[in-house]
Amino acid sequence: MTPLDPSDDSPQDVQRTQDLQRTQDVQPTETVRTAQHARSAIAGARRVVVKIGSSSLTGPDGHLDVGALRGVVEVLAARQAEGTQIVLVTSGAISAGIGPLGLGTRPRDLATMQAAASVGQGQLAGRYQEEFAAFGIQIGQILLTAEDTVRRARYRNAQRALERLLALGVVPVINENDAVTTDELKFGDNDRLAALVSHLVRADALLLLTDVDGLHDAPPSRPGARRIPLVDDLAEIAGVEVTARGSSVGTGGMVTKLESVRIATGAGVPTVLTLAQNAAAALAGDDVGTVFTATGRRTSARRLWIAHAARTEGRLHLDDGAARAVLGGRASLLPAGITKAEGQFDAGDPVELVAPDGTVVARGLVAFDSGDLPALVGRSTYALREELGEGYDRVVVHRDDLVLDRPMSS
Ligand SMILES: Nc1ncnc2c1ncn2[C@@H]1O[C@H](COP(=O)(O)OP(=O)(O)O)[C@@H](O)[C@H]1O
Ligand SMILES: N[C@@H](CCC(=O)OP(=O)(O)O)C(=O)O
Repeated sequence: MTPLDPSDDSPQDVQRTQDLQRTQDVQPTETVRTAQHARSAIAGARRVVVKIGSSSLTGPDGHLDVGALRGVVEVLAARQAEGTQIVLVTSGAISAGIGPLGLGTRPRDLATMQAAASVGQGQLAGRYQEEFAAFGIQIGQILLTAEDTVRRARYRNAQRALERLLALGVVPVINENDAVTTDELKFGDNDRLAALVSHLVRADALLLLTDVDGLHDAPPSRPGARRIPLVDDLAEIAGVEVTARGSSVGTGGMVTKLESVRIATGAGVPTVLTLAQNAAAALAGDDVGTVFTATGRRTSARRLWIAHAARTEGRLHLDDGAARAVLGGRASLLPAGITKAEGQFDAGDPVELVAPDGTVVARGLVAFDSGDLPALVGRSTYALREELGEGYDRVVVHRDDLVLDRPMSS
């Protein structure tokens, strides 16, 4: 992340500082200073993930709003010209397919959603290609499924492709591969996908663009609802009413955005949430939307992936000693500490680790297929090596593949 030394302020930064100082009569000084710090981090970011929602890209007629899309592309192209790498996570495939297919409203059944996404994704990518080309910028489309984030080899693969695209000056344009993903394998919302991508590419900042200027202290349709300019700690907003109901075309409303914010800020990525029309101002560090400061430290992409992206395939029940060893930190899980394995999984799949009292204490990538485990559980490493030979005496979940469970919501 760019170091924040006030002596490095550019004339624009000085102007922004003055603008912020003008607001000091309505915000406590300490708050202004922290907000300034977080917003300067975004202004100075060298790599930014920008997520734009369906509500900002499609009109009520179910066709792409070309003017809105162009507006965002102009801002991103300008920022790229200043030397910042941009990764775009875009929604809108399903909603952009509604008009061309004459569906009238957003489909609810999976097959029609897949069909709409297939048609709409082509429209989206084509339009982005054209608009970015006007600035001499190539785009590279990447359609991800949740599987790409579960399997180590697959997320490394995605990571490699993204790095190469960025090194080549291309703007990666990412969406979920809605045309082929089934309900069980869906991320379901691009807010969460964007947070995971921001960590995957080690972004300096995440910008979430939507149809409302940030988090409000009540749903914005309510008279008197006011924008919250800064959130330092998500616990501060535990009492704020947010709804999962979004616009007529969006998915997940403010709930999924806050989940995205939790993942990103918890992984060290400051996040701004604002109106799509405020994209330039937000990237410049101006006082628009809500800025969420980074709370956590950057962790390895792999561990974040296990914690937040992995859909677990099974459960390993631990005895007391194993649960304590796992919770204590640096221990791998051995066959001897397991009392029972549940579910169908292959080696490399994510599983939950369950303490004797039934609480999930960790998640990890299991090293054996579910079919092999019953013969191993409760047995000592020595006995397994003697009886079954080399290969069966290894750990069931290696400590590097294990993440202690943290609550996903406050
Ligand atoms: N406390 C809140 N502050 C701001 N917006 C909220 C709040 N609670 C619910 N919302 C709703 O969240 C919506 C944005 O979510 P969504 O429609 O899914 O957008 P997108 O398509 O950009 O992902 C806003 O239109 C707003 O009505
Ligand atoms: N992947 C889906 C969008 C899912 C989604 O999260 O939508 P949104 O709430 O508008 O960001 C699509 O392209 O239609």
